[in-house]
Amino acid sequence: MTTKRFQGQWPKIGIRPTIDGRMGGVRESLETQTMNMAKSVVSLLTSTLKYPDGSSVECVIADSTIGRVAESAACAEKFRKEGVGVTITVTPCWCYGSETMDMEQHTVKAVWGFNGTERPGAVYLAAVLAGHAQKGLPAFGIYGRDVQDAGTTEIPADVKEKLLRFAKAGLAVATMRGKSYLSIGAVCMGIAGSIVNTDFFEDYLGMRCEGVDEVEIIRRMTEGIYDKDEYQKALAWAKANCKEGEDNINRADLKKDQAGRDKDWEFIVKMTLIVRDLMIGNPKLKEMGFGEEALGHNAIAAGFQGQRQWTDFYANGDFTEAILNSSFDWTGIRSPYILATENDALNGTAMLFGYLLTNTAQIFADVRTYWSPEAVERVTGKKLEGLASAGMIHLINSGAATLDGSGCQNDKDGKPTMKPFWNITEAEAKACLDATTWMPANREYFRGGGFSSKFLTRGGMPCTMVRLNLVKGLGPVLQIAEGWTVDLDPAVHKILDERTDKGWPTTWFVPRLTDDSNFKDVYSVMNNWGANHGSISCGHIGADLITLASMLRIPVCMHNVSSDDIYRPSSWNAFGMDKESADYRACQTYGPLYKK
Ligand SMILES: C[C@H](O)[C@@H](O)[C@@H](O)C(=O)CO
Ligand SMILES: [Mn+2]
Repeated sequence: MTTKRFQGQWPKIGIRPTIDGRMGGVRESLETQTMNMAKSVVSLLTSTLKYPDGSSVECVIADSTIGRVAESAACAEKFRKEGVGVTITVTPCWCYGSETMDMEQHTVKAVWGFNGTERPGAVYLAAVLAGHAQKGLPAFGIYGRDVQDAGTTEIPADVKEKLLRFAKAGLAVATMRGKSYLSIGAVCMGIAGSIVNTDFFEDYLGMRCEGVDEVEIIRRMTEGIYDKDEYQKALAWAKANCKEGEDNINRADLKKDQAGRDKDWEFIVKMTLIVRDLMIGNPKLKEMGFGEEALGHNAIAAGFQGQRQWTDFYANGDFTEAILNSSFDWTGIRSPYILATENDALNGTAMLFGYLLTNTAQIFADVRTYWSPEAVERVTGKKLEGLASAGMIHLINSGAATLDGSGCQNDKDGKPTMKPFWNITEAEAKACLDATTWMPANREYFRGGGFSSKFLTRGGMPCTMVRLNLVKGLGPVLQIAEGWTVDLDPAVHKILDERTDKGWPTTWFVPRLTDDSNFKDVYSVMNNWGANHGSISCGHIGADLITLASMLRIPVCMHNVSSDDIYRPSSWNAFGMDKESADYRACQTYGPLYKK
């Protein structure tokens, strides 16, 4: 796919080297050191961070150091023209706070004050952060732990960590702004997450909500509004790469025959092309005379209602959702699309957060069952072992789980992982496909048929389960559980899997337990989860999510991240000594980032 996914360019990071404005000695003596700090930050960010398409992030440095207000204004003007969404102010010295600070309303802001004793960079940091607090423009402070020497251009590890955490989350904020969430269909079986709340998307994320009726898919199929050549290619690819499982799901009178199943494959492949075109458009459609359809909806995330009207009558959306959420298809290895099952827009948002922070595919799942060790022993006669010995959570859903979630990509030690598409090998993509069987849909649930992916996630993958909930009177809250996927004794897995929807993909998840009441045992994590779904991202990204949530003014109601790794704007410290309740007060005080 060569189609550009979204309108506009990727947001840039603007670096603001601020300086003591006194010309005639002081300023001149600091010019080189100050500019060098800016250059070091650019080199760290551009060599480490990538946009979702795999290109290196772009930074812009102000045309000059910023000592007086006219230079601040010139920098702001340049950054607006360049599409800067995130700013990092750097300085080794004293500067004039309110003159040099970034006063733009919507940039995400950080200030790095060099920890040296020759000049008072840290004093400026404190002064300008006080200015940010006083003016209601939250900024992240960066102050290295150890004193450095004036001439050094090296960035210490603790400063690097903060710069990267800030920049990654800031870019996520700036990337989603101006994009759309596309609902295909509406509310699914009364699931509150699929009652799409436009105020939330507009006020908190700066996004627009678009909606199309599912009948649009049928119209495009009927009127031939899809790329016919690509369809043939996609169908041949599906036949060659998506192995069909034996129908041990349906009772005899509900099993489809081979002709019926073949028709379902044609339908779901066509539907996949069309859903993608609805999200991002397709220039091929313009060549075919369908200019409007070629435009798409500028959707960085979408959801498909499916149940019930569609799935009662047509093949379900599981193939479409699973393939679009994966990092590969008939076009080769490519970045995943974010497509929530059951149009659960709140879980779609959690997926979008995880995706923008990691550039990797996200597993969408029902948070279905907590299995205590006692219950497992009762039904299997076996004791749980290893990481699972205190019980585990069964993540399972027909539908959107990315095939990357099979865990068949490897990190450098051969352990299961999910990688950005540019690091995935052909062999790994094939391994994910080979690990997946496409089971005929359960026609008591899905009368129209279709196919659901079935795989078992390899154990030992560090991951983070995340969920966004809306609470009336409070607003959005985020919950985060870091943990690992686990392997069970195959005999135990088989018994537990067969008790449930055995035609769906399974991930066995064990959260990391802590002293907090939400994480005192595995049961509590399940019991305190705020909705039926969770989004699972590879890696322990809880700290990044906490930083992102604070930028968006979304409080975090539950997490198991070490307090040393919590990084929020410095003014959050003014809201009380308990970090989590301070987060609530700060988010409430500032309100959503894009409030009107
Ligand atoms: C088939 C069923 O309706 C499932 O799809 C249902 O349990 C859910 O996934 C609810 O989130
Ligand atoms: Mn579900």
